[in-house]
Amino acid sequence: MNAKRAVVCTTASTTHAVTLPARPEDIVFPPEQTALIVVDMQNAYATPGGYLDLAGFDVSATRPVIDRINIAVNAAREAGIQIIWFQNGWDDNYVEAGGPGSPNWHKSNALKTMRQRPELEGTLLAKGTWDYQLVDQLTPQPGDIVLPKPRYSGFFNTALDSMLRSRGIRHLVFTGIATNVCVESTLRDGFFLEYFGIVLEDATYQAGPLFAQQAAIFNIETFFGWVSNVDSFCATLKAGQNALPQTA
Ligand SMILES: C/C(=C/NC(N)=O)C(=O)O
Repeated sequence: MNAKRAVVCTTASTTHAVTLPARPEDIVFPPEQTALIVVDMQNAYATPGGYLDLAGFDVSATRPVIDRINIAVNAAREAGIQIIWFQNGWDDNYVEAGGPGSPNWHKSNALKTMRQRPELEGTLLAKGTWDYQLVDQLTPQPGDIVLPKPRYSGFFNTALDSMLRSRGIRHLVFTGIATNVCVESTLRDGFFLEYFGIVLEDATYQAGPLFAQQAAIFNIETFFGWVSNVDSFCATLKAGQNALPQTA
């Protein structure tokens, strides 16, 4: 079998690209052309009593994911990588969710749950609510970007693409929930826009059964991007920093 070569895409101005062990092959990225995206780590998706829990999805195993996201965020920040936090949801009248003319109105399990349980109306994924807030354990810092988004893909009806282009970012490292919905949707859209998408699989969690996670990871690894993990990401960034010329 041929040895696998790392995938390399950098521009002439690149100063210190690093090589991340990944599947299906290692991938090279320069930290200054990279963003770490934390997808929708809101109470809705990661806390008992939030939307996914109320809609019948199991969120009992999300705590280790939160902890690993924190580790990845800290390492990325130290390496000068742009951190971007997505927040999924709509205004408190759900105008941005679309009415019956929108497939989102029919498919969103948050909207469906509220239609089935009118006492929840206004509480799920509405801006200003506990459900919409990021979990207490994850706190954006000055310099981070917090990006509200109204649909599963972070590229849809947001300024994400122009924010990335204006910063010369070509590589997107994904963490967050749900692997098979907003993570995969955004990574796929990024693929079509020529971004290199990498998922840190142990810093993600699915909405639905384990096979949903496995299928999303299979799709990403096979068709749309690369798959790695938090330990490899942190070790790679640390090695990259140690390799930098020391200033006096
Ligand atoms: C199911 C779901 C997933 N969202 C996400 N953040 O992946 C939803 O928003 O209804």
